[in-house]
Amino acid sequence: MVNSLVAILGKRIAALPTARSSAAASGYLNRSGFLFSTTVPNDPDTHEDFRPTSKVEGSGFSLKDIVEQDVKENPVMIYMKGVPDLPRCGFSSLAVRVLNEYNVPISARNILENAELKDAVKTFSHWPTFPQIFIKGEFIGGSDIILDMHQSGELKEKLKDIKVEQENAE
Ligand SMILES: N[C@@H](CCC(=O)N[C@@H](CS)C(=O)NCC(=O)O)C(=O)O
Ligand code: FES
Repeated sequence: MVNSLVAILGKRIAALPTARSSAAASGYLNRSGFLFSTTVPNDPDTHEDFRPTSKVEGSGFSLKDIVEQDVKENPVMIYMKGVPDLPRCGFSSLAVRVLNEYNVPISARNILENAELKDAVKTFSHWPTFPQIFIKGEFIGGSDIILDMHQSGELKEKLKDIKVEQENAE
C-alpha cells in the first residue's frame, strides 16, 4: 500500500515521508520531521519542495488520506511538535519518552512543519492538541493519556504484540 501510494504520488509523496524510530533503531528523520523509511536517505531539501494543499498535488489523495495511511501502516504513530530526537514541546517530549520505554518502532510526523497537516490530524481524530498518538490504527490520545496508560500497565499490554512482531522480524 505504501509503495503503491508512493508510486502514484511520485515526487509529492517524497515530501511526506514517514519516520520510524525505536529505542533500538534511530537515524530516521529528515529535517522536516515528516515520516520516511529508514532506508530513504536524509534529504534536507525535501520540505522546501512541499507546498501544502488539501489534495496532494498531482494526485487524488488528500492529507486525510495520508493520515489514514499513516495510522494504518504504522503500529505506533505520533503526530507531534518537533521530531522524536528533538521534540519542540514538553508534551511531545514526554510522549516520546514514554513510548521509548518500549522496544517498538515509533513513526512520527512533525506537525509544526505543515499547518494543513496539523488541521487534517485534528479533524481526523477530533482531538484539539498535540501530541496525538495512534496505536494499531486506534487513536489513543495525548501525553496525559499515554503516561496514565504507561503507569497503569495498559500501554505495555497494548504494545505487547507489536514487540513480538518486531522480534519475529529479526
Ligand atoms: N494535556 C495535553 C497536553 C497537550 C497540549 O495541551 N498541547 C497544546 C500545546 S503544545 C496544543 O497542542 N495546542 C494546540 C495547538 O498547538 O495547535 C495532553 O495530554 O497531550
Ligand atoms: S508548544 Fe507550548 S506547550 Fe507545547
